[in-house]
Amino acid sequence: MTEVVIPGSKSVMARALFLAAAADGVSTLRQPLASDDTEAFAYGLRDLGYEVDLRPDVWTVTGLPHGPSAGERSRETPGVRSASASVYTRDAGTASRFLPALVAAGHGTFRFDASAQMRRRPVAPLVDALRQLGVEVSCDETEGHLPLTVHADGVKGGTLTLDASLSSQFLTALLMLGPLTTDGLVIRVGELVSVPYIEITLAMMRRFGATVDWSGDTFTVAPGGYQARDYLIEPDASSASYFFAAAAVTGREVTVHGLGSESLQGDVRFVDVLARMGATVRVAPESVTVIGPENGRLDGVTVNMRDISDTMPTLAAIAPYASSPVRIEDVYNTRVKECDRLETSAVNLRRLGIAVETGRDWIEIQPGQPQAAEILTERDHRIAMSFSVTGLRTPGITLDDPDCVKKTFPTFHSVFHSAFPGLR
Ligand SMILES: O=C(O)C1=C[C@@H](OP(=O)(O)O)[C@@H](O)[C@H](O)C1
Ligand SMILES: C=C(OP(=O)(O)O)C(=O)O
Repeated sequence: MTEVVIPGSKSVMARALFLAAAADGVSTLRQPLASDDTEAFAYGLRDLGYEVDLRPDVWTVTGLPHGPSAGERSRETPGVRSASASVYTRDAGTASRFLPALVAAGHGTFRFDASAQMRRRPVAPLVDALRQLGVEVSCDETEGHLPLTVHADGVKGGTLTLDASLSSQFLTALLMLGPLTTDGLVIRVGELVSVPYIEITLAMMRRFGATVDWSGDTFTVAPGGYQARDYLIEPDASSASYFFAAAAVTGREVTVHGLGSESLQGDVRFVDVLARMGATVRVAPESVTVIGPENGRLDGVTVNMRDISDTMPTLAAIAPYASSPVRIEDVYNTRVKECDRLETSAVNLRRLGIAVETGRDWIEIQPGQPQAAEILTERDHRIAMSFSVTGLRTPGITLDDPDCVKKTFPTFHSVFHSAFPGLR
């Protein structure tokens, strides 16, 4: 049995950094994830005037509370310390969506830019929602995309409607803004996507002292700011999926501690798909174990991955080893992530000699023995990590950009090949 130590959750880190920055007091984030996404977030906070101390085992953030909880606040000392700043959020969807909402509660002019990859990704629903709240936001080149500029002068609050069908991150950003407004927020939504990430947001907001309610299509957030706290970052369930998938296709046994039935992350449920395919899965409150079938034969499956779509590439990459087709459905929004993941997964599976069909929001993969080929990662960390699993049973699979894993898991290659020695 192999015990794998998985780094902290990128999603939990991004929320913790936002909440700590907005809180009244000093917060400590233990077992932090140090990756390109989380460093982009932390350095972005520093650019905005927040004090952020990064050490290997703990990140410390000194909050600059906003709104009424900060008591009487002169305009010279708004939530964010700087009255103007330029922030570069690299490839990070969380920093790119969450930080503009944070600064909206402050006072000043704040410009956000990002990598070409992130500039391609949508932010229009967030921009529209901030404008409904009276926040002056301009998209400096292409409407609905970064770079953008926020001319902030605090947010009174009130009721808004949000299109949350393309990404849950817009809703997370607005929810976390809610306690920083004078009157609180009522957010009306239609169709939701990636709902488990909303549940992470609600849980963490409450842990940092906020009052938030979800009833049907309405989220209600009270004013009152946040309280600093000591926070232990749980391991990243999406990062763990590659190790669980590797166990499933190699007949090995893998255990990850710190993840389990008490985890905040929906992507833990990826192991339920592996169980449906024939793996043995044990989920305890604080650990998950996956044991692959000894003969390496997995059953095909049809699965809706709307809630756990970051693990769609993981499943697609091991699908050829199943004895019947694997069909993944209801994952349209994977087309607007780091790359068009449905198309990129299909292109790479075909490069491996595997028959694949795709539709607007689905992909169907036929069984087959992959051939050696170079994977075109499109600089997408999840494509790189997913097809590394494929390579455990097919020597000669290489990556055109192995370093792109740094977005969420800089040590992936060393951890992965230590966990599965002699399989490459
Ligand atoms: O809120 C978050 O931390 C995330 C939400 C998800 O994005 P979508 O809501 O756009 O699916 C997920 O893909 C991403 O890796 C992290
Ligand atoms: C989509 C992802 O990241 P983000 O949206 O946070 O950039 C991801 O990590 O798969």
